[in-house]
Amino acid sequence: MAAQINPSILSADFARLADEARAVQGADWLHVDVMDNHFVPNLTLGVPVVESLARATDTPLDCHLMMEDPDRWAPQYVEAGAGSVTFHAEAAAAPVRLAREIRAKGARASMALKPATPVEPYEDLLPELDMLLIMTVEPGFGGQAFLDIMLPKIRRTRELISKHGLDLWLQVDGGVSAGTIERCAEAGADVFVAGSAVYGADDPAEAVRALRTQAESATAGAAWACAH
Ligand SMILES: O=C(CO)[C@@H](O)[C@H](O)COP(=O)(O)O
Repeated sequence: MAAQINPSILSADFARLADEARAVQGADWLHVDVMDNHFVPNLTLGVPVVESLARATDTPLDCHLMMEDPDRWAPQYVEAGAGSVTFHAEAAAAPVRLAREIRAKGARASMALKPATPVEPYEDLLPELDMLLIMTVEPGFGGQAFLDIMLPKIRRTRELISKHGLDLWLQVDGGVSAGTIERCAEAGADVFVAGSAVYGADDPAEAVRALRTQAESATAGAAWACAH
C-alpha cells in the first residue's frame, strides 16, 4: 500500500474548520482528534462537529477517539460520517465487540495504543481491526516531540502483521514531521498523522505531498517492504 498522510485538524484553526479541511486537498484522510478532558487532559469536539465536517469535505474522516467509554460513543461517530473510527485499547471495555460493531456499521475499525501499552497482548485481536494506531507521543496535545523509543514497537507490530499475513494498516501519530517520518516508515508504519508539520506549513497541501514522497522513498528501501 502507498504511504498515506492524514493531517490532524488539532493543529488547524478551529474557527475555520471547513476551510482548513479543504486546505489539505490530496490528503488521504482528515484526522479528527476527539478529546473528552477525561481520558486526556484536553477538550476538542464531538459528534455535531464531525457531522458538519463530513458535509464540508470530500476527504474521508479518520476519527481518533481519545475518550472514556468508547464502547458507548464510537458507533455514533460512524453514523456522523466517519470512514474510520479509532478507539483506545486502554479505554474500551469490549474491544472485539466494539471493532465488530464499527465494521458492521460500515466504517474501518481501528485501535490505538498509548506509548506505555505494549502490542503483544493484542496479537490475537489484530484480525478484528483494519488499522492499529501507535501513539508516538502521549495523547492530548499537538506539537510534542516524537518519541524515538516507540520505533521498536512499530517494528514489532510490523512483524506481527507479516507473521499473520494481515491486511492491517499501521498508523503513527505524534511528532511526525519531515525530520521523523522516514524513521517511522523504515520501522514499518504506512499511515502517518501530521498536525503541526502540515498546518504549520505555508502551503499545507504541499506539505502533505512532501511528507508522502519522503515516506514512500523510505518505505521503498525498508526491509519489511522488500520482503513483500
Ligand atoms: O492525537 C494527537 C495528539 O494527542 C495528534 O493527532 C496530534 O494532533 C498530532 O500533532 P503533531 O504532533 O503532528 O503536531
